[in-house]
Amino acid sequence: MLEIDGISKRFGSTVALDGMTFTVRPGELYGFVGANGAGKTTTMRIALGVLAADAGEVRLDGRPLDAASRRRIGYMPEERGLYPRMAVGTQLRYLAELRGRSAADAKAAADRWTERLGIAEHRGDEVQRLSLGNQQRVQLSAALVADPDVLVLDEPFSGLDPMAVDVMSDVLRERRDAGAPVVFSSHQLELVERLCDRVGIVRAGRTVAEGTVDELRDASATELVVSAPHAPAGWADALPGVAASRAGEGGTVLTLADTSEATLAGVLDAARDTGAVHEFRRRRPTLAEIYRDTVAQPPAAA
Ligand SMILES: Nc1ncnc2c1ncn2[C@@H]1O[C@H](COP(=O)(O)OP(=O)(O)OP(=O)(O)O)[C@@H](O)[C@H]1O
Repeated sequence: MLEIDGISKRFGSTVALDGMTFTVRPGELYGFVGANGAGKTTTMRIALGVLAADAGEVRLDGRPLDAASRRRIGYMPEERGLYPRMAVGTQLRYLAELRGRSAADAKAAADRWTERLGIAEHRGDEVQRLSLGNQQRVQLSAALVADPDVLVLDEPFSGLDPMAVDVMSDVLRERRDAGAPVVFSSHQLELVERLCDRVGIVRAGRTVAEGTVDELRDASATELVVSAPHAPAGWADALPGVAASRAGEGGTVLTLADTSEATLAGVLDAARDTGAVHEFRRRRPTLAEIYRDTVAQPPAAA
């Protein structure tokens, strides 16, 4: 289990992290999302000891991170970090040996991961000669080559083609299924929604919403879709608990001020009064919609 507990970090007058807190459990894929500059990379750098925190603590399996436990983490930095002129295979073997693997194990792991990630044919090529997406596959191989217990990946999907996205997704799921805590940042919210067990939305250096995608969707479901074909325009505008209404999704989409039984029953009764009701359902927002609502709110409200 990887715990980020109350991390704060300033760069001069810039507050990059302001009590960042979240936990990635064993066997969990955790999506870390937030606007540019929200503090994702800084959090990951602190988790890896590349940067020191001003306050707070990072723990792995309940113990504060130290040099030994950091070696258990596979890290994919945003700025990437490969030696451009070194051949792919040589580089991966070197990185695995740096992490204490024997030469034979390092070679076997480098061969296995380059095969798995579809870059076996590039083992002899200098990294700088590879396309950006293939360099990224090498970078993921570098994070995996020492068989880490935890994965921390900064925007691993950016710039990948659809096939590479699938391979990357499969590898992350496999590591999760093998029991590793896996956390990655991404701006691709549909991918995060599809892939992640839990999601943390960060804003101005702190977590402002967290949960499974279903939990976040349920908590944010304040819209109703009502299809009542005989209802006149504006039929729901003045109903108690209805903040706004618009035509859409084959009927009327109502934004509710509250989702109490009384409000729902009042809307259903009003719809029935107009004639047949073909559809009456809560509209669950996408992660992208939840994200926009969350990051658009003032910090206190979020
Ligand atoms: N080395 C640094 N020196 C000064 N300011 C920094 C430094 N690193 C980060 N910052 C600032 O800290 C804040 C958080 O940046 P960070 O890179 O962690 O955000 P991010 O969420 O990863 O953004 P992005 O989605 O753009 O990658 C920003 O205001 C950034 O300008």
